[in-house]
Parts: sequence; structure tokens; C-alpha cells
Amino acid sequence: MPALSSLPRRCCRGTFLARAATADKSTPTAKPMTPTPPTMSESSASSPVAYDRAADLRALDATFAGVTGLVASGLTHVPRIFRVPEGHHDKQDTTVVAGTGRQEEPGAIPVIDLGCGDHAAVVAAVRQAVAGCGFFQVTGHGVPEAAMAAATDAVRAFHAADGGEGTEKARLYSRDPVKPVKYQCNFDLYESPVANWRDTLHIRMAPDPPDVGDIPESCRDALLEYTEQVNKLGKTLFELLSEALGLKPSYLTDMECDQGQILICHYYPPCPQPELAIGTSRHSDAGFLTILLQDEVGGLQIFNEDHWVDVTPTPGAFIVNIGDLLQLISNDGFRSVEHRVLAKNAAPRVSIAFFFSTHFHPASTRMYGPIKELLSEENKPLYRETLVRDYMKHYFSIGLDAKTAISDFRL
Ligand SMILES: O=C(O)CCC(=O)C(=O)O
Ligand SMILES: [Fe+2]
Repeated sequence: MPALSSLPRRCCRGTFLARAATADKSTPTAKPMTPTPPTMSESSASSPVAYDRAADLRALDATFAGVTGLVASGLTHVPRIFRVPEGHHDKQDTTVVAGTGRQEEPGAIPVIDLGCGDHAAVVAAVRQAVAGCGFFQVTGHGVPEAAMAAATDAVRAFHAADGGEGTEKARLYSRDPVKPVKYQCNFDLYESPVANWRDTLHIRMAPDPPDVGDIPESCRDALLEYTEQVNKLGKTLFELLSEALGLKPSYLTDMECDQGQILICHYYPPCPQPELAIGTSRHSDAGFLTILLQDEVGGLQIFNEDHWVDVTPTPGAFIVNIGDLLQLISNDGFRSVEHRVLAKNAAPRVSIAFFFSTHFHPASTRMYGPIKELLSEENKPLYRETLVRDYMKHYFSIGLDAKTAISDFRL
């Protein structure tokens, strides 16, 4: 975590309104308040105004309304807790290359048509993509576009609704790791060095799914239908990935890589000073596989060969990426690649990440290490075995930041 002095030095714009009194870091229990913006420092490390980061984080948490609530209150400046270190957005490290699927474009992430009818070609394309940039997009996936649109519309409606006392958001606002349905602003608010310009609805769909009634009514039907559809796509992808490793199609599902399913529904409100903030900090995903749906706003970038590459929205496509645990069991055959989301001043952005993370709740007792069939004299194990629970615990203790969690499991 950087020292305060490494945070940006910018002029103090003062504060606004009253600070929300107290909030519990682990599970907010204070009575929800109307979404009055808390007092938050906009000042620099050199400012005479004292900066108590923890107090600012707790004040935000106590609104139960996230970044969306701040923006709705008319905020015109980015509070200091969200400010990224200087140089973070250096333009020279960004290649504005669209991920439009034209594979000949340097850095573009490939688009693979799963319905093209040539199975061997699909497996080869998947192998090439995941061993390379770690990401690909899929079309011809069989998920109806209406189900995709209904899911993003429903997530947008949930997040755009009011927060504050008596609202659904206040009912769901929690940091309890065991709760299957919760709403929060930054899962790692207290761990990561920079708060992200993003709110999230989490729904653990498997195992141990929630009571259907606990899923917000505004998105219940759409997200249940979406889960059923994306689950089917996940099974297909795990088969293709098994084959890409030279294993039988059921190998990864026999290992239960698809058993844990978490739906992460993000909302990135418009940011008044996008150059000072970040939507999602650079990170790799912890689980086995992520199937991501983004709306048309854009902002997702992947880190490929030492520069950031835009993943331009492709209508009707899903983005698929490898997570750390699949990199670990494939012994670096597949790559879990860093990505981030830029903050934007445009319309709010919605994305839905479907994480296959096996069951860390309730905890699986299965150990995951490099797959034995892949190992040889030339391909010695690179990682130690781990329980998913232990990997996740380590990952969450770091929070979203530059990729470090998997390197701590290297032999
Ligand atoms: O919002 C996005 O496009 C990406 C979100 C993401 O990377 C994540 O949830 O891990
Ligand atoms: Fe991610």
C-alpha cells in the first residue's frame, strides 16, 4: 500500500455537508441514512487540512448508497479516497486498438465464433488466445441477445434507483463474506490503496444459492434467466479449455472448476474528473474463468505486451478471460492477464462478470495444483497446491492492485 505521500498532490477544494458519523468496517449496521454526501477530503497530502482516509472510507460506507449516491448528490470533484497516484493514466502506455475481433490488428483480442461448425478450429483459436493475451470474445454462443439485454437493463435499473434509508440498496448493503446477495461500494474498500469509481451487486448463484426472494425484485427474473444461460456457456467453455490443454472435454468440470458461480453486477457512474479516478484498478481475476458482459459505454482495457489495449464493446459478444486458479492448474499453459476499467464522464457503464470460482463458500476441501497429466521433465510444477479458500483469502487480503496474489503461490 503506498504511503500517503505517494498519493496525488492537488489543491484543496474544501469539504461539503456533514460527515456520516460512524460505520462498522466489516458489516455496516448503522441505520441507513438518506444519501447525503459525507464530508470527504479532496485535498492533497500537502494540504493543511488533516486527511483521515479511514474516516472518509467509513463515511462513504455509512451512506449505504455508494459512488452512485455521491454522484446523485451533485458531487463535482473526486474525493481524495478515489484519487489514483499520479502517472497512473499515462496516455503513452495505452494503445487505442479496438478489440473488434480483427485478429490481424496488433493487440486486438480475438473474437471466436463458437457456432462456426469447425470444432478443431475453435479449440485451436481458444488455445492460442488463452496462451497469449488470456482473453477472447465469443459470438455464436447460443445465449439469446434478449437475455443479455434484459440482464444489463435490470442491473442498470437496480443501481440507478435511490439509495438511503428504507431502500432495497440499504437492505442489501453489506460486507459479510457469507451473505449470498449483497450490495456494496468496492469489496476491497478498506484493503486497496485507491477506492474505485464503482458500485457492485454480488449474487452467489452456486453452490448454496440464495433464496430467490433475496434477489432484488427489479432484477430477479432477468438475472436468474441470465445465470441459466451463461452457466450453459460456461460448460461449453470448460470443455473447449480442457481440449485446448490436450485433456478430455470433461476434465475441468470433473475437477469441479465450474461449481462455484458468482454474479458480479457492476455500475460505474459518470465521473466528474475521470482523469483523477479509476473505475476498476488493475488486477487479474482470482477464480478459474470469467464470462463478462459489458454494455456499449466501454472503458475496459487489458494489459498486453507492456501496454493497455481497449476492449471495445462488440454487440452480442461475451468477453472470456482466464483467472489465476486456471493459470495455476494449467501450470502457466493459460494466462490470467491484468485488466482495468477507466472512469468515464459519459453515461453510467454496466458490466456483469460471471465468475467461476469453485466453492469457497461453503468451502471446498479439494486441493488445486498443476494438473499431473500436463507435467513432465520439461514442464515441472510451477505452483504449490492450494485450497480455493486459501487462495481467495490471500487474494482478498491484497485487494485490487497490481497482480501479486498468484506469484506468492509459485514454487
Ligand atoms: O467491468 C468490467 O468490465 C470488468 C470488471 C472486472 O474486471 C471484474 O469484476 O473482475
Ligand atoms: Fe476482473
